[in-house]
Amino acid sequence: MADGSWYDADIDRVIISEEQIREKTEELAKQVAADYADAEGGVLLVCVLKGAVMFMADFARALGRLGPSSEMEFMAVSSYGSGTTSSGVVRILKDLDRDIAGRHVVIVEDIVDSGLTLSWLMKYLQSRSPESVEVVALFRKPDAIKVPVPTKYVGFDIPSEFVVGYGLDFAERYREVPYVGVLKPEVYARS
Ligand SMILES: O=P(O)(O)OC[C@H]1O[C@H](OP(=O)(O)OP(=O)(O)O)[C@H](O)[C@@H]1O
Ligand code: HPA
Ligand SMILES: [Mg+2]
Repeated sequence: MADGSWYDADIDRVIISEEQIREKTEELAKQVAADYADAEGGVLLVCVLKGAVMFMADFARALGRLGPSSEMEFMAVSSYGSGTTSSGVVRILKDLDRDIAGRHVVIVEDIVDSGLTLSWLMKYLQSRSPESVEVVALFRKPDAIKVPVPTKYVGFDIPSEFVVGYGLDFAERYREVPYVGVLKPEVYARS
């Protein structure tokens, strides 16, 4: 998928294309719209920064066209640092700005890998007395799960390889790549 961009030379292969992401986002929005059609107060989307930034922007617009109404909250958590494996310690870098008590919360996440981030986050949000909490995750690595997480809405199951693009980074780079792909081994060797 070379398009003359700076990252062409670093990408080994594409795993999920832009078109596949677009179609899947619409599908997920349809499912959530149907399930929450009668939700009182609409849904409160909680975006897990930074990785979910692209998915949140596209998913929220797709959901908005189908209804119900939504509001957005942003949390920033990090457990990967600059490496390719989870440290196992989830750090809150930015907390919720307001009360979620009584709300229908949908966590918007880019990827479920070990499951550590989401299992921690679900407990954290559930302790704040929402009406309900579910998760929509665009990607999941079924073979990498260490902690089972009830992820109601999942886009793609992908192999247990480190991937970048569509919000996913390696050492903060490659988030702007519009598809999801695998880096060439030499990229890791030089960092
Ligand atoms: O299931 P897990 O093994 O916990 O991995 C998933 C989490 O890891 C990544 O975040 P990261 O800690 O890299 O922060 P970032 O979103 O700012 O890149 C990703 O965006 C998910 O939030
Ligand atoms: O495969 C991945 N890529 C980037 N960030 C991640 N965070 C968890 N898994 C991944
Ligand atoms: Mg990351």
